Amino acid sequence: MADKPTKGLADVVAASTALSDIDGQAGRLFYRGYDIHDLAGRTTFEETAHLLQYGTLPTREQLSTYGEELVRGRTLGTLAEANIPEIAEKQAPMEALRTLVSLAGGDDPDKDTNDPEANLRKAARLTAQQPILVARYHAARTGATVPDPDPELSVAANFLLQITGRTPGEREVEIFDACLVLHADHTMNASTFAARVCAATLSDMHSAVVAAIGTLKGPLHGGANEQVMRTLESLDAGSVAQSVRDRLAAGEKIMGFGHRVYKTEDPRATHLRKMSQELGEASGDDTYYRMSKEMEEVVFETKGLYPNVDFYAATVYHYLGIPTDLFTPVFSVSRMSGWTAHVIEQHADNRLIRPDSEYIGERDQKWKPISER
Ligand SMILES: CC(=O)SCCNC(=O)CCNC(=O)[C@H](O)C(C)(C)COP(=O)(O)OP(=O)(O)OC[C@H]1O[C@@H](n2cnc3c(N)ncnc32)[C@H](O)[C@@H]1OP(=O)(O)O
Ligand SMILES: O=C([O-])CC(=O)C(=O)O
Repeated sequence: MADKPTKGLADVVAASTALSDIDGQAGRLFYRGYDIHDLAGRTTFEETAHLLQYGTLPTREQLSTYGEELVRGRTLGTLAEANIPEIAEKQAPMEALRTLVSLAGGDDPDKDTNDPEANLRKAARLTAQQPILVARYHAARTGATVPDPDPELSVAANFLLQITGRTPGEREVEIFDACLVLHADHTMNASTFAARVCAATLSDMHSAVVAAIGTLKGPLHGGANEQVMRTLESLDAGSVAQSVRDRLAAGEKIMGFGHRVYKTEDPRATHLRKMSQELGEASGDDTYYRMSKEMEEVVFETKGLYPNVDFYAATVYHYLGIPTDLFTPVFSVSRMSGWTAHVIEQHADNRLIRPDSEYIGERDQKWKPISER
């Protein structure tokens, strides 16, 4: 008979990875041995994606080659292109991305192979395409003309340009770039696990990241950042503390708080809180930042819970002018770098992921023909 399951696989070690590591007690996060505090604000998203996918922080030459690959990858195949208008009309952002990434896979020149070199090329193309897909989807649904991708601009700068339609300020780009770095990878989170389960059947990288996108979408995972903003919008600035206490007393979960692994502050939240404060103050109206601080205090006092990465990311994206329903797609823009690196890692040392289950259903049932049921 199978052992009792660990609900939600808490504390179960499901894979070996050299990509990222978390110390949940100390609140520390490392990408390939580099402390996130050393990377955020000092290393670009492009360097971080290279670190995850290729295993090293790039030299100038490697960065130039990889950067060019990311710029070349900013085109979509005809399958995705042709379907953007109808998808934008009928699907919400994360559903649309799930569909569009799948369609883009249909035009990928390496789609029929899991060869390691091909996987690296696909990882770069998927990382390059994700922000473009978000921008093109957003333009199609709003009827706005999206500026063409600017090959001189980084992933972060180009994304802000294409989403907001205006040239972003230098500091905005620095902050958004650091957001992308902070969201790039996070050990065996639910979406990465989904990607690895799919990849472990020796399915292809596009299928694995489609599984990951569908998994990130949920409000207990990446979808929480959008819900944080919706909560802030639903609260009255003058009664934040009481409303949050009431919601907690009613047994509601407050999105953006709590974490399976961190028992202290999520190290990414430390950076995002500062960014939210800076952008809020610079905008001339830091109400949402101040409301967030108040929420943080009340949730800690009442439940002893800390904010996770999604909490302050919400106001940071809001102040950067990103529409609320694109917050989770933004998460996917960054996490694509980690998901693809995990697929590469899974394929390099593969075994089918197939856990057991505990049977809790009926036994010894007697079959009856339909006429007697
Ligand atoms: C990128 C990311 O995915 S970060 C996480 C994003 N998700 C969210 O912000 C959603 C809100 N948070 C949560 O739902 C959870 O904290 C999770 C999903 C992140 C972690 O879940 P788990 O480790 O399974 O913890 P679980 O949900 O069992 O919570 C443990 C206890 O804390 C409570 N709790 C956890 N998070 C919250 C919250 N945000 N608000 C209120 N109570 C909470 C639970 O109600 C539960 O209480 P109980 O023991 O009295 O029933
Ligand atoms: O690790 C997790 O469970 C969720 C998370 O914070 C992430 O994916 O960034």
